[in-house]
Amino acid sequence: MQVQALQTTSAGSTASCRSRARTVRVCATATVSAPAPTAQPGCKDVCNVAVLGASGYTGAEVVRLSALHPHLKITALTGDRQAGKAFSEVFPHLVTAADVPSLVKIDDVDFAGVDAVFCCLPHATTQKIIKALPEHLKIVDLSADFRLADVNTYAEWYGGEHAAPELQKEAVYGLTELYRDKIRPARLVANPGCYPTSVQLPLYPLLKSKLILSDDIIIDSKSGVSGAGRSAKEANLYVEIAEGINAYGVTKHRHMPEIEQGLSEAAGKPVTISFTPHLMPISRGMQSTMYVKLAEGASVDDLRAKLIESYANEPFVRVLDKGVVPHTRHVRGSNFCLMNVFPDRLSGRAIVIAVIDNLVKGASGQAMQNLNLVMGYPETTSLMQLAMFP
Ligand SMILES: NC(=O)C1=CN([C@@H]2O[C@H](COP(=O)(O)OP(=O)(O)OC[C@H]3O[C@@H](n4cnc5c(N)ncnc54)[C@H](OP(=O)(O)O)[C@@H]3O)[C@@H](O)[C@H]2O)C=CC1
Ligand SMILES: CC(=O)N[C@@H](CCC(=O)OP(=O)(O)O)C(=O)O
Repeated sequence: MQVQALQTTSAGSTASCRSRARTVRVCATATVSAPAPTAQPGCKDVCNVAVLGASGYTGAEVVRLSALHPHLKITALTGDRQAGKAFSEVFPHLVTAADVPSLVKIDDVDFAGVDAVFCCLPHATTQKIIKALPEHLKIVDLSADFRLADVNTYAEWYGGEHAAPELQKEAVYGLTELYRDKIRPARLVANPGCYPTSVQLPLYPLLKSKLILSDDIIIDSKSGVSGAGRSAKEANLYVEIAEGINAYGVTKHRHMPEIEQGLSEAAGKPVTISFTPHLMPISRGMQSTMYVKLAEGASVDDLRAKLIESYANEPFVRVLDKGVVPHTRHVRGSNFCLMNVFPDRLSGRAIVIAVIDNLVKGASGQAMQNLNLVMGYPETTSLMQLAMFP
């Protein structure tokens, strides 16, 4: 997998093909203009898309977002246990999505007429399936299978040899704001994990600019239960989850090496983090609270100023006003990441807080952002919905 740091740049693409995306309707009463809403020359007016794993949570979000997309036409949806069913039988909330095909098995998809694939399958299964897909396809993979550049690190954390190491090297890490220029020409994009998105967006620029120390980073993250997927698991039953909060994966969560890979690149040297995820009794939403040590001479205001400067032209990242605390409810259903920096009572330290919706910026929204880039559509297409509240 290729990773290479880029300065954050404007999200806009340059020239226009027959883009039907001009402004994006966000609700009955409001319209938000997407930045530079023009497409790349030569881009396809219609992109035929297959969603593999459409009967899961991230697959459903891809279908929901695709319904607003002026260029995407869903030509195939797959399920495993749910194959053979109408999509609206599995996800009745999407019954109003137009022209959605029924769920079929992956083996029954004719990929000849498909241009691009969203792969929303479990990790480990994914690599074998992507390996067998035809070469003409553009693929955005939401699983963890192609995120780690080092095959040995993959084997260590995911417990086994990779079935497609050559693709692991080819894949481009899809944290859009950081790797935009690498993602554009990619055939296979490895969409980041939800925790790594919420952590790297704020910490990458701070480490790159050497405003914080790289050897003293403590990350406390919390996720909604949809992060665990839709398949039935005892640990995710209502009674197990409701009215409580629990840490899990303590000292060994598989997102640690993914976070460290990105932060090490930013710091220019190996970074080891302390990271503990927690499960919250909410369906969607993610907060990462990060305790960092200021570099000599740096202040909390310097950190805020760096984040504001880094994301000034980014449509989906907002540094909140001084003192305003990010809240998961304020990104619910949206592709936004909200962040802020606060002084710690311990001298020389700062507290960085970031929130995302794990299913949108943490998964399907970012996947759509990446597909837009790969296909040459304006990056914000179908993604400017504001958060739902309450
Ligand atoms: N949920 C989240 O917040 C995030 C998830 N991800 C990653 O995205 C991917 C999808 O996650 P999510 O949607 O939550 O998972 P779900 O468990 O909700 O959905 C998994 C999908 O894969 C299908 N599937 C499972 N096993 C097979 C198989 N052997 N062959 C073919 N299809 C199969 C399922 O079909 P069926 O149900 O019909 O059996 C279902 O459509 C995972 O890799 C996950 O780690 C990444 C970031 C965030
Ligand atoms: C709440 C919960 O279980 N979250 C998942 C992470 C979300 C996810 O699916 O991340 P990947 O894409 O890396 O698999 C977990 O901790 O494994």
